[in-house]
Amino acid sequence: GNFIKVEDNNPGYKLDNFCIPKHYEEDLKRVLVPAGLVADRVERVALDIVQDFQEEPIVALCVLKGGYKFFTDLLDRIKQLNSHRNKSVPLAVDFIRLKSYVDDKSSGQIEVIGGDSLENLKGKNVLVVEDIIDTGNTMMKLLSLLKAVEPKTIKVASLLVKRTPKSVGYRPDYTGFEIPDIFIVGYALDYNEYFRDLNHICEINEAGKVKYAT
Ligand SMILES: O=P(O)(O)OC[C@H]1O[C@H](OP(=O)(O)OP(=O)(O)O)[C@H](O)[C@@H]1O
Ligand SMILES: Oc1ncnc2c1N=NC2
Ligand SMILES: [Mg+2]
Ligand SMILES: [Mg+2]
Repeated sequence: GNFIKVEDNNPGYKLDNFCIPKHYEEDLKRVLVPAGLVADRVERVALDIVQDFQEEPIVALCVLKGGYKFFTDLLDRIKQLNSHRNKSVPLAVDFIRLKSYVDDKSSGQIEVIGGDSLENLKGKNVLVVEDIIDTGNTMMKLLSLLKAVEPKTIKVASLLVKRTPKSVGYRPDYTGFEIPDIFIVGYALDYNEYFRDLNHICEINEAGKVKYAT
């Protein structure tokens, strides 16, 4: 499908050309995707989704914690389209929390934390909304859990897909950006729970990895 490819040799942007929270200015290398560009790309992903779904109802499933910014921004855009077009897509929401990263590495174990049972997704059109597909292990686990409750359809939207040799090869139905094999933070993506309060998608630096290491 479509996506904006951020090339490996993309220099990104200097931090001092953007508004960066003071408490993080020593911990970041550069801005990779500014919040404004994220917003513009999300607007188009929302259009692609509503055009595909026509008037079919969707249950949007937010993959917490990292997916929450993309989830809220994407659904805001879908709601806007619903209000301004002659066709609308009924929306319901659900949440699941999955955790596997410690520091900048997947632990290999996908922990399912909280969230009401997925049973109520049976027979529904589920749109999984995620922040990033890196190894793909989280999504593979989630898809196996979802298939067990027999939804009508499953589509996956991920803001980011990382080009990495660690990937199992999974590709979502909707992708915002394809990015290099670096650890990024911001826009709800974290490093040990830090940087979720950063608007721009940035590359963490070594000082930041040390400062916030477990
Ligand atoms: O494709 P993968 O290698 O599985 O990595 C992607 C997943 O890892 C991160 O979640 P994390 O475990 O950090 O939990 P969080 O969403 O609460 O930050 C990210 O939000 C994705 O859910
Ligand atoms: O680059 C990343 N930044 C934050 N969180 C995750 C990343 N890749 N998998 C999970
Ligand atoms: Mg996550
Ligand atoms: Mg995380």
